[in-house]
Amino acid sequence: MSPAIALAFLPLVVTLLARYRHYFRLLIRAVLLRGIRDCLTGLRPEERAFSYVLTNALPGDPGHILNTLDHWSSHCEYLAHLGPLKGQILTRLITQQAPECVLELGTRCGYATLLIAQALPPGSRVITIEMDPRVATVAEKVIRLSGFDECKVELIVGRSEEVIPHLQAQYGLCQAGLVLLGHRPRCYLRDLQLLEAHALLPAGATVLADHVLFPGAPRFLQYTKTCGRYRCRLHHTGLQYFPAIRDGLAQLTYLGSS
Ligand SMILES: C[S@@+](CC[C@H](N)C(=O)[O-])C[C@H]1O[C@@H](n2cnc3c(N)ncnc32)[C@H](O)[C@@H]1O
Repeated sequence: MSPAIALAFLPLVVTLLARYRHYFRLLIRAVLLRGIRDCLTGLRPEERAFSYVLTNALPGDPGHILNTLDHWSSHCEYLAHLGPLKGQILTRLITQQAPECVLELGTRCGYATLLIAQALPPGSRVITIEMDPRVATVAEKVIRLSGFDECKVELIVGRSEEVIPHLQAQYGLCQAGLVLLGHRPRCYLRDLQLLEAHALLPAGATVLADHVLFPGAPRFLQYTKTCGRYRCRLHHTGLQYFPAIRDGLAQLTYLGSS
């Protein structure tokens, strides 16, 4: 390519870089640097985050552990925990509704699990499902380090689609008053329909779904808006730790099966 042609493309490249700079930063932090650190340390990002928590957070203080995870994700290595802004919405809903049981799909380090357990009244519990055994080991340690026992927080290792059909018989979950979908946006619709099919949602239950705009869950949003079984609200929050990237939390109220 001649220098003249390359020069002609320069404004376009500069415009693209300026316009999508937040996405490029995310790509570098969440993919490139993470891959390099994984190779150099032989550890998972969640395991590195846990080492940081162990050295810097106060055991038995979930608030301090959450702040430490926030600090890690915004200043050290990007990890897509729910984050403070979406976390406030979750905490407010739990405090208002005081559900007896909350179901979370996708635990990672247990960030949202801690928020839920912290806000729940005594006697209520959280069941959280994580498919990756190494990640689940980290989550279990974070949850227990925060002071929550197995009665308050039960962590199930398995794939949501395999665990959901056994929640009633095997784990004693009758129904979940609040469900947090945080695992994989392209699995939200399948798992919501599984929850419906196994009668795990009482009328009035709240379903919160993270990342519905980025990376996005269009089929899930379309279904919940058109099936007539949900009242829908979208909280525009920005992506956790990257507020300039458009993202949101969907809040659904289940109206019942008819
Ligand atoms: C974005 S992270 C969850 C973050 C968590 N909700 C929080 O805010 O702290 C997604 C997690 O879901 C897990 N995951 C993905 N698909 C899953 C599935 N089908 N069943 C259970 N866990 C799944 C991944 O291993 C990962 O740890």
